[in-house]
Amino acid sequence: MSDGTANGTDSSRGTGPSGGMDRTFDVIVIGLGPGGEHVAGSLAERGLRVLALDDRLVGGECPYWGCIPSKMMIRAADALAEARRVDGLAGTVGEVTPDWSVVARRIRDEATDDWDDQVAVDRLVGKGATFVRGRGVIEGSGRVAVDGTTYTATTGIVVNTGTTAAVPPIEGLADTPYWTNHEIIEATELPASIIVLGGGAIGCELSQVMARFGVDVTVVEAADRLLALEEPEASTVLASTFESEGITVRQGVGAEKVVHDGHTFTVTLADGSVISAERLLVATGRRADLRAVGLHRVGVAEDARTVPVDDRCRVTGGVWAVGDITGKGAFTHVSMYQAGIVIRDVLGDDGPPASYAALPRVTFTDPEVGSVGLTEKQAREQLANVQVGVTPIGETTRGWIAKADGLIKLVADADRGVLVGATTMGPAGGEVLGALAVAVHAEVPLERLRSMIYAYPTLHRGIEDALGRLA
Ligand SMILES: Cc1cc2nc3c(=O)[nH]c(=O)nc-3n(C[C@H](O)[C@H](O)[C@H](O)COP(=O)(O)OP(=O)(O)OC[C@H]3O[C@@H](n4cnc5c(N)ncnc54)[C@H](O)[C@@H]3O)c2cc1C
Ligand SMILES: NC(=O)c1ccc[n+]([C@@H]2O[C@H](COP(=O)([O-])OP(=O)(O)OC[C@H]3O[C@@H](n4cnc5c(N)ncnc54)[C@H](O)[C@@H]3O)[C@@H](O)[C@H]2O)c1
Repeated sequence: MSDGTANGTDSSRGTGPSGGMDRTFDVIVIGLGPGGEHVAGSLAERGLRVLALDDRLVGGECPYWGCIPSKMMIRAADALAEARRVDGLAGTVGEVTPDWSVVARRIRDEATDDWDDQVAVDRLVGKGATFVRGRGVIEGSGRVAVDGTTYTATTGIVVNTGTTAAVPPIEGLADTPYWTNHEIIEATELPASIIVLGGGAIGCELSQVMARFGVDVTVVEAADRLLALEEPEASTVLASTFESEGITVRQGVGAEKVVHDGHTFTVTLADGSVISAERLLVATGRRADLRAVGLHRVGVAEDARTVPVDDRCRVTGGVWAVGDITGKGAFTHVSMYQAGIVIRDVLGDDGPPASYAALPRVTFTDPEVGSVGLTEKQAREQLANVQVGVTPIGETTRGWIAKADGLIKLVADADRGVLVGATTMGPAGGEVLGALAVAVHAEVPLERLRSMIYAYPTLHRGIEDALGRLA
């Protein structure tokens, strides 16, 4: 990790600017997740005086403890699963021997530079921004304090402070050495067994990785199904895949008590059952500490869980917010999308306002769950006339050949004759999603989609079949 300050003009005392340095900037960016880093670099390249602040690593959670290292783990786990599929399809490969050290090394060497952001700092400073490593706190309109020094922003402040793992108030949990996404991504060795609290995106992706590396995994999900925000059909397929891979799935039951005796975690569930494992991963959602950033001083309610923003990502005059804290979807692509809108707004450039109607998301389990727009339930809550079509991926020729599980589900607004949502679960489900993301985003008429030629034998040909099933 680079220590101290780096900036285009000065870097005295190692952690802050020198007394002679101008403390007035056009824009101050607090928090350099993917969106904040993009805003800071782009505005600096356009000639604005930008102060960029992060108390940890430039780039935020995604490159160091989120998307990128977790997808490296998933790539490795998928390779193991694919090798094991040779039996019954192509002969034998002998015993597949997982080795976590290969993954851990790749995460250190290729993904995170051993959690050192010097390359990112240099890139930002190279674009003309001033970087200070420290915790920014909004003192008032146009004023941000960092370690006792106050900086002034003449145009405005952009907040991209992100989220951390939300640890639920379960009796005993806080006193145990539980893991969050940070510890599991930094792990150089995997445990023999693990309890994963939370069967959302993080819990499901990482449970499958660990199981494929030989860890005995139990997922505990308080809601009645895994990936509770996605279509129920996808949850059903995933639960049965997990069980076939030896993952124990406990759905519809919360944890009530956690004990750690120095070696083993013991968790008592709401139904009275007790489970034990060497490790416990908390993957029960994320939280933002908005008060700590001083957002209440610019009009955000003291108890707000997310920052209300308009369609230009403005919080109030001279303050913008991007990323997880806006509550529009905790995804890197949302952070980057909003950053683009803020950059235009700050520069006074024209462009479309933010719209989340065709928000895509992909959970990188195997089978992969891609989705865009509304689920059937959301559509029925919002629209008068909803049609749904579902095609099991095994009924497509390519899915049958591959012995694949999954489905394509379409959700249409029958009154307007367009798709408003879709789910593509299967091999490369996130890639198949691309076609449907275009359809929802561009509001392609259903008749136009029905008259398209779908290549044979592809998985996306299942879209044509599901269109025929819309009812
Ligand atoms: C395990 C895991 C896997 C994920 N996989 C995916 C995926 O596959 N695809 C996807 O789209 N998303 C994924 N996500 C979500 C994704 O990581 C986030 O949505 C993304 O990082 C965007 O977050 P952000 O822009 O809000 O800021 P963050 O990435 O959270 O960064 C915020 C930064 O601000 C800093 N900061 C906070 N407060 C202050 C302050 N007061 N002063 C200065 N700095 C401060 C923080 O230290 C941090 O560096 C994953 C997340 C996790 C945890
Ligand atoms: N592939 C991706 O894009 C990807 C991958 C990982 C994370 N993410 C992002 O990160 C966010 C956070 O992920 P996450 O999985 O932590 O959150 P999540 O909100 O997706 O899932 C958390 C799950 O934990 C459950 N839960 C809450 N309290 C519980 C308790 N006490 N006991 C048992 N279960 C409990 C919830 O019902 C929920 O299903 C996601 O919403 C997503 O936006 C994205």
